[in-house]
Amino acid sequence: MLLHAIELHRIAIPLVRPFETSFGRETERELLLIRVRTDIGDGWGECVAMAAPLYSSEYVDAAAHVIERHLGPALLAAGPFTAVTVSSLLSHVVGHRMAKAALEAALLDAELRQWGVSFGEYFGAVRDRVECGVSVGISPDIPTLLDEVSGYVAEGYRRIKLKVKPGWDREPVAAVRDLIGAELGLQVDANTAYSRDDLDTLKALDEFGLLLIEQPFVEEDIASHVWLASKIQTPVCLDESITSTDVAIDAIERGATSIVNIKAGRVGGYLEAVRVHDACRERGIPVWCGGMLETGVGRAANVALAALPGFTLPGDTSGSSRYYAEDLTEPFELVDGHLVVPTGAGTGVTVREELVADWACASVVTIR
Ligand SMILES: CSCC[C@@H](NC(=O)CCC(=O)O)C(=O)O
Ligand SMILES: [Mg+2]
Repeated sequence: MLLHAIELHRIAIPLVRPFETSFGRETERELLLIRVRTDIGDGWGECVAMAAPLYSSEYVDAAAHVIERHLGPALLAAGPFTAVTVSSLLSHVVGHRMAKAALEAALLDAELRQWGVSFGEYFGAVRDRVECGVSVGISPDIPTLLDEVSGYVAEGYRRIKLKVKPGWDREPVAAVRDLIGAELGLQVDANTAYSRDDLDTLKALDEFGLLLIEQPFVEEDIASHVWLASKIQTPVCLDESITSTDVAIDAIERGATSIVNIKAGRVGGYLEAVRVHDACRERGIPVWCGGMLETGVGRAANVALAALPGFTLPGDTSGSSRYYAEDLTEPFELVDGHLVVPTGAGTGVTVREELVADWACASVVTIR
């Protein structure tokens, strides 16, 4: 395909309720949406970077800047190319995986729409709907937490994930396990908030039959995750640490992780995410699809990814209403604890351009 232009759309969407993690509290999702204009049609991609560099070093302003100054010009100068060559065309730029992922997703969307092929078909989906979990933020108090969790259980979510941090861990986990019973899946996500000094706290969570503990230590500290995995019963799952297929293989082979949270934006794109899936599957490591509070654009692609065979655990692929009163696309709605995999060409969803304009928080930047 020939790339004619890249449009950077900055939008801000209020969250239906604040979302608090060990690294901060969000009340709105500011995000970068990309539209590519090519000779074979348009495509949309969602950059999952947060407004501030708190989950990872990437953030919205930096993603927009690196696309405008480095990644976009490289693609615009590349002449005819295909979506599978995007990562190599951009490999001279170090890092900025979420920005690269958004560009690749938009170009893949344009290409697959022209071919009449859905993301799910292209990735190798083996199911037509995916089991859904839900991520629950740190609450002001236990009653508020239990009220929120009760709502999700009533909606039919198949797994509850609780954000934890030192001082907010054992008590909320015990209360939620007591509320939901022993059968429903329960896991925690620390977003790197603990250290080896917290071993007793982390070991105490073993009594609650958790599916996993996600990213207890800092991203770079693979050795401490290896150490923890030998000290506790709960399986260790990595998120922030897994930035590529090679890193995933290294972490698995060193015994740092026995379950992997796959996020296309974190690893540089959906094509790399499929490679991470394949590498985990070859090593008998179950994976699940993580979330970054995506709108329907990114959510559609995540649901397609989660339909691959190795995604055997419910992911953070919640319905649109988990975060937003209104979605940028047709809403994703939970049916019997599942989301249906879009079957339309490309992402299979349609961006409501009037909302992109209404929710704009900066003027559109077009790179030619
Ligand atoms: C603002 S926190 C984003 C990263 C976080 N994501 C979630 O907890 C799931 C968010 C979602 O449901 O999209 C994670 O570390 O897994
Ligand atoms: Mg996580």
